[in-house]
Amino acid sequence: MNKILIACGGTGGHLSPGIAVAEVLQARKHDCLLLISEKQVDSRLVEKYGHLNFLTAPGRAFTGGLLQRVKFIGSLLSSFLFARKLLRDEAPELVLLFGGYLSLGLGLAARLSGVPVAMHEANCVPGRSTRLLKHVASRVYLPDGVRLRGVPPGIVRYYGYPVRDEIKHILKADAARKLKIKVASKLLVIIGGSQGAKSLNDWVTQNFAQLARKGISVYCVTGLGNSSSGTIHEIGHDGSEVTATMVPFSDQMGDVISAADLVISRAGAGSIAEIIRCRAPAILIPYPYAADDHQHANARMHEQHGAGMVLDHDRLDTLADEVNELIFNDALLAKFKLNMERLDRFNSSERIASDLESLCEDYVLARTQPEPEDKV
Ligand SMILES: CC(=O)N[C@H]1[C@@H](OP(=O)(O)OP(=O)(O)OC[C@H]2O[C@@H](n3ccc(=O)[nH]c3=O)[C@H](O)[C@@H]2O)O[C@H](CO)[C@@H](O)[C@@H]1O
Repeated sequence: MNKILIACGGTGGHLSPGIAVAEVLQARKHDCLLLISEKQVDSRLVEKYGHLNFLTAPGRAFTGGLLQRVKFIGSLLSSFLFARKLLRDEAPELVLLFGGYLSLGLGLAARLSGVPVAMHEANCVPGRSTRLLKHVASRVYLPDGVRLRGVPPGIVRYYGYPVRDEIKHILKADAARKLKIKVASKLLVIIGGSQGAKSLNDWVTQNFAQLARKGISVYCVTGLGNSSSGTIHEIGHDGSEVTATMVPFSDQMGDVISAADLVISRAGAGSIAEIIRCRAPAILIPYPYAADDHQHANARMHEQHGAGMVLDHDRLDTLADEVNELIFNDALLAKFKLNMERLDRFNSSERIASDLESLCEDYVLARTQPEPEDKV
């Protein structure tokens, strides 16, 4: 049995793959401790994982003006000291980082303590903490086709994004039943990543009457901070009722995505991986202010694979037309699904877990090996 510390909080896109890998490691009898942030989205997302061990760690994001950045330096120091103590108390065989500010303190402290560091980058443009920590890592997991300058190719693995085991492709009708919704003719699902996307929520309220006339029901996950929740009722062209369901958060994302005839989503790596797993054709609308525009790169990759479409945020005025055209185009939707099936070849969590086990083994072996005697 190995002890593994996993820094994965701060946003759903880091936390979900941390949970996915931890569940596999725990099933293989390893002991995992997952570091999460104080954010509401972290505590809400982990609620259903009572069988895993979570610890809230200090830290703040590197954003904002000069004062915010000075505060970031202070918080980096406290997160480093917190990590030093944690490493002493827990004595792990390995540290696994999923990016974001929680990774920085733990990555640096692990390096100083001689504990091996493995790092997962989810995005097609590597994030700031991956770029800062690349020299301390013994292993770097990158998305297919992504290079990270200055990292020896021998330590890179292309194992994909670990999707939680519960996120599965199920029949649309079964998914709708599990969500307790009635679908008119088609279902359009809107997801805005773990924080929600206000402009997509507003687009739903502004366009639902028009969608309903075509028999398109809507299920929209609005995000925890966004107030819009409840059900909007409209009458379809045949006189039947069509509804738009707005929920602030879902802990059934596999059902939500599987239920869709078409998904509209931001282009977070986590959402894209789950969309692929659930074989849901999607229009991706990258969040235009994401760091280094990484959501555009993620979305373009998805489109290049023939798995969906990309629409720029500043073309939201054309979204209703795009939806009307695509959601009834069975031939194109089938093509997207087929390409997603091709993309979803491996179980990323299992592959990463096996690789981590071998890194732990190497570390234990190196620790127990006697020092070479001085030659006389
Ligand atoms: C705005 C921004 O910079 N977002 C980044 C953030 O993703 P962010 O957390 O916004 O979004 P992702 O799409 O990557 O992942 C969302 C995760 O949260 C889960 N979820 C979401 C809503 C909900 O109600 N319930 C739920 O469980 C989803 O199932 C998924 O596992 O980190 C990702 C990984 O580095 C990046 O690719 C994103 O670009």
